[in-house]
Amino acid sequence: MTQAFSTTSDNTLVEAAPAKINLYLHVTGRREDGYHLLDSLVVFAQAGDVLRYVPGPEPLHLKLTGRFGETLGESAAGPDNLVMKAAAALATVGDGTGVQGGCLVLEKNLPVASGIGGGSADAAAALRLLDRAWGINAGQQTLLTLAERLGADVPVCVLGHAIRMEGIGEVLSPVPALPECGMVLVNCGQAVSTPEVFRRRQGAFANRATIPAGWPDVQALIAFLQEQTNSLEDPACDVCPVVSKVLADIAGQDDCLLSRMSGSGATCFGLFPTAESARQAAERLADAHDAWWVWGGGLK
Ligand SMILES: C[C@](O)(CO)[C@H](O)COP(=O)(O)OP(=O)(O)OC[C@H]1O[C@@H](n2ccc(N)nc2=O)[C@H](O)[C@@H]1O
Ligand SMILES: Nc1ncnc2c1ncn2[C@@H]1O[C@H](COP(=O)(O)OP(=O)(O)OP(=O)(O)O)[C@@H](O)[C@H]1O
Repeated sequence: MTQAFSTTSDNTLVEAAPAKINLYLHVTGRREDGYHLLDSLVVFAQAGDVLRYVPGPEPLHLKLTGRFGETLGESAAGPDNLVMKAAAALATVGDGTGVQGGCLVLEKNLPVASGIGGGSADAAAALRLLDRAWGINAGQQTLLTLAERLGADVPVCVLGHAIRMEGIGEVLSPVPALPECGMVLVNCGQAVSTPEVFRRRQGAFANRATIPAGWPDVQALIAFLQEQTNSLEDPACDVCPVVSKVLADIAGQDDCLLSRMSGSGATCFGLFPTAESARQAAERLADAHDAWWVWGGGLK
């Protein structure tokens, strides 16, 4: 696994929880239990939450900081937080001898319920961090099995690199290396419920994409993506009509190559030729829209 994992001078363990972006998302079918079958090219941005851990004798507890720590609410630092659920799941692996208490601090930089997998990224970061800190060394397959039980997006976040996601999120396969490009992320501030967006989806199911052997440059990637879609964009626009404006505003930026919604929304992304051109577009969008969360930079 290639995640950032470091220790600060005061022994705090640190793990990045990068935002997940669905470059395309095809809903290809529906299982009998109501879950939807997907085909998606998933990438990770340099934007993300940060999880820190200071081991200690007190029972394991969670504190929330960052711009969206309050949005999630103080009560959300309890056992229902996906970080605490991940910790509880991991503590059941092995003989439990290394499991410790202490304080987890989640710096919540990503908007909540926004289609970029913030909670899933946090859960995955907790699995990776505590697996190391507690000396469990569960191995990738066990972490992926735990991840599946925590949420459809958690397995992909455990791996944390560009990948194709199928099934309901548990079938992961490699993709060609992505060309260099930049990304803008924009969220209008309205939380969007994933189950509600899936419920509102109508019409025929989409096809499984044909992924080529490679994307030699960003133009090739864009040409491929223009043939694909996000099947959840229309239902998300029904729930949150401002998504259409966000998409148009991103598309209207100089150098924007493609704008699309991620996941079940409402966050939308733009692809740009470079991280620098994406940062410049993000600055312009942020200047024009005080209330929006805007980020620009590179992919992981
Ligand atoms: C839309 C995506 O963001 C694409 O990456 C994910 O599939 C959603 O992943 P997630 O938020 O981790 O989803 P979960 O927390 O597992 O599921 C929330 C709800 O979304 C719906 N859901 C989710 C995933 C899926 N493949 N089919 C679904 O129908 C179900 O109603 C489920 O009860
Ligand atoms: N650590 C967490 N961060 C964010 N949300 C969390 C967390 N733990 C639990 N939740 C709950 O999970 C719900 C979904 O949040 P999340 O930010 O992961 O959604 P999302 O970005 O739409 O995810 P996805 O793209 O996987 O659908 C929230 O409404 C929140 O109540």
